[in-house]
Amino acid sequence: MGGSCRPGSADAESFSRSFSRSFSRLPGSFSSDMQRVVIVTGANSGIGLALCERLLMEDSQLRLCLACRNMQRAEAARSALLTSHTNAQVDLLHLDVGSVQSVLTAAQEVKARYSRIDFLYLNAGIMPNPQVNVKAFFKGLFSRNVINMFATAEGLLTQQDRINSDGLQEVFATNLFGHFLLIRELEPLLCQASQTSRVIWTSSSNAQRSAFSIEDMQHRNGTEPYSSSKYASDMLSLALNRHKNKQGLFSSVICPGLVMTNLTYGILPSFFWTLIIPIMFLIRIFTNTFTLTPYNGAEALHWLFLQKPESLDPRAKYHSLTSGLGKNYTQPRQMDIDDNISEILYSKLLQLESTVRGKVTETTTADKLNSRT
Ligand SMILES: NC(=O)C1=CN([C@@H]2O[C@H](COP(=O)(O)OP(=O)(O)OC[C@H]3O[C@@H](n4cnc5c(N)ncnc54)[C@H](OP(=O)(O)O)[C@@H]3O)[C@@H](O)[C@H]2O)C=CC1
Ligand SMILES: CC(C)CCC[C@@H](C)[C@H]1CC[C@H]2C3=C(CC[C@]12C)[C@@]1(C)CCC(=O)[C@@H](C)[C@@H]1CC3
Repeated sequence: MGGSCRPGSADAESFSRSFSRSFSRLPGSFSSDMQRVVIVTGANSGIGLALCERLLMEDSQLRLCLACRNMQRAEAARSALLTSHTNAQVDLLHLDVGSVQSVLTAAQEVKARYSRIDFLYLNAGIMPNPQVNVKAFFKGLFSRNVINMFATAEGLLTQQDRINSDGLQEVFATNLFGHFLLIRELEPLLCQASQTSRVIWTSSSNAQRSAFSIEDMQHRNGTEPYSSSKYASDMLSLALNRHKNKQGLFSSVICPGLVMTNLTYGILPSFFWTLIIPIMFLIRIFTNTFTLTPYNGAEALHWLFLQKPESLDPRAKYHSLTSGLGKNYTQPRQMDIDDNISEILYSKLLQLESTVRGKVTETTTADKLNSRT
């Protein structure tokens, strides 16, 4: 476990000041006359939307792009952001990360609109049809593992996944592969010699090694696709750093803690949450992982925005934490990752990418032929 990085502490403040000074001296990197471009996937609600709000509070000159699958919700999020940041530049991008064609089209649009990407927040995620193992919950409640159970939900949650229209497992496609394909498509912008770019994954402490199998990276045969996809994103981040740091691309992962959002409200009926909300604030006294609000959950995402990429640990997951008194801070914790498996995952993802690209080309050619006849 690494040291904590509390905002407002002498450490964090002086680091942040010296960072702004030294970073602006890096050749070709951000300087005050350049507008930073930040793209956030799944920006229309929850942690993604709270992050956008926090980023605009930090830098009102940003060019912020909300990449969302539902344009009505995206428009509503944009209006909400503009209410508090009247002059902000907030763009919308249609992106369904769970669809190969949508990712390819959106990436073309990004390349047409922007000449640089400073931050790409890979935040969109799903946990479909979650089931809570009530027996395991009560067993855990009276065990020594109780704090860990509340922090990670280890052994508590299963989901029912399905195959999407691209023939991929939906959770894998949305939480991992769509984002991987997006990075690959945007490499010309993300890997520029003249500047550094950052990709930041919203992972989870529910990412467990035991839920992932390299022989079944899509998790076709298991019941924990969410945990598997998040563990895969941790491994992919490490592999991306190995392969792309020299080209100026840096990847990090965070865990927002337990946050009350559409995703968590989907786990149990809403009356249940209403009943236990006071208990959850009580639990916060014993575990700092109950961040509860999207604003608190976005702490590590916001903290990473302020850090120099070279100072970050590629093997760390950055956790948003909230103390019993409601103080937010970010803490790096070492991830349990095997370098070989992360390398194999990276090459398997490259293989899958070329397969899906082949399918897209076939379909486009067939469509063209059909339209001629
Ligand atoms: N809440 C929590 O306790 C935790 C959350 N996380 C992670 O945080 C991230 C954000 O989730 P959270 O804010 O909690 O939940 P929300 O459901 O509020 O946010 C998820 C966002 O992802 C979007 N999204 C889902 N599928 C797609 C898709 N195919 N294409 C584009 N966008 C999509 C949603 O859009 P739409 O509105 O259209 O559904 C929504 O904007 C997720 O990756 C989640 O796994 C990690 C740990 C804990
Ligand atoms: C009496 C009931 C059966 C009580 C059930 C409590 C659970 C619903 C929660 C206990 C720990 C929670 C948790 C998450 C969801 C809700 C719980 C399982 C997450 C899995 C949500 C998404 C994440 O990515 C994790 C970091 C969360 C970990 C804790």
